[in-house]
Amino acid sequence: MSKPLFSEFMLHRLVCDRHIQSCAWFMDIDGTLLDLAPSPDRVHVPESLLWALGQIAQSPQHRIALISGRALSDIQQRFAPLPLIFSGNHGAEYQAGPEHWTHENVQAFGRHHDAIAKALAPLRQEFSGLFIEDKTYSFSVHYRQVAAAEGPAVARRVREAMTGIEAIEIVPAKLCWEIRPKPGPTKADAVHVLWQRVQAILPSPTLAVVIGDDRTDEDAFAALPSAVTIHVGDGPTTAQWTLPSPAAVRALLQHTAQHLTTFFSC
Ligand SMILES: O=P(O)(O)OC[C@H]1O[C@H](O[C@H]2O[C@H](CO)[C@@H](O)[C@H](O)[C@H]2O)[C@H](O)[C@@H](O)[C@@H]1O
Repeated sequence: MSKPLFSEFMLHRLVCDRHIQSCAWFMDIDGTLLDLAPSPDRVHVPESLLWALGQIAQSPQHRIALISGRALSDIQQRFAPLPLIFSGNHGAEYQAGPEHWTHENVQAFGRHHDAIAKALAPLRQEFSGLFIEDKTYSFSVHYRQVAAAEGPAVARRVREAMTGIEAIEIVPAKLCWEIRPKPGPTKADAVHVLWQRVQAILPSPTLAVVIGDDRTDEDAFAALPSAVTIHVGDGPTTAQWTLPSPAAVRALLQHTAQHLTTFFSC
């Protein structure tokens, strides 16, 4: 069943109904803030998005965390020096101001890293267009450029290649298989950890807004019972609301940035 469409009017209503004094934004990147592109390095980060994020992040009543499957260094390259909090590799690594840390499970994944890379390598020869993104604390096997008819064979070969490698899980994303540590971290860990941090510094009560588009974001949607959860695009989701596209998410942020002075006025 499709979920109701979210809007800036709904956001304002929630702020007023719950007497909200501050807002914590937890947002995914690919397919949520940014339009999907043929390959990870070809995404376009609109100047207007950087402007909106910068304006919102400067407000003492807002904090923005970008929680992505991308590596932290990749995220920083695209969004620093905006004063945002970043979490890369599905909650495995973090940057908040001068503080940098990793989740405790990354050591365990590190022990399997080379075995995973070696087992996946033959797939590049087997499927024309297949691309493996080694992000140190997780891998993405991209098949956006592989013939659509070969999709099921890619899935089967990824599963076969990972057979016998412990402490990992294979999670579907957008024309990509994510290989990440099991158990976790997931984006739920990132939301939990960062929610504790921002709640401690923001005026109370704080509204948590979680926005994402793929299977890995479902973990983030489940993290906080009181959060406003918004799924971007079509497909099944546990989120409460939907927005049709990354452009609609950017429009929501643009509107928020342009109305910061009245955001909490009811
Ligand atoms: O958690 P996210 O911020 O949504 O990151 C998920 C993965 O996104 C990237 O791959 C996806 O976007 C690419 C660029 O649009 C696209 O070419 C690919 O097909 C998508 O799966 C990124 O490359 C991965 O590392 C992220 O895990």
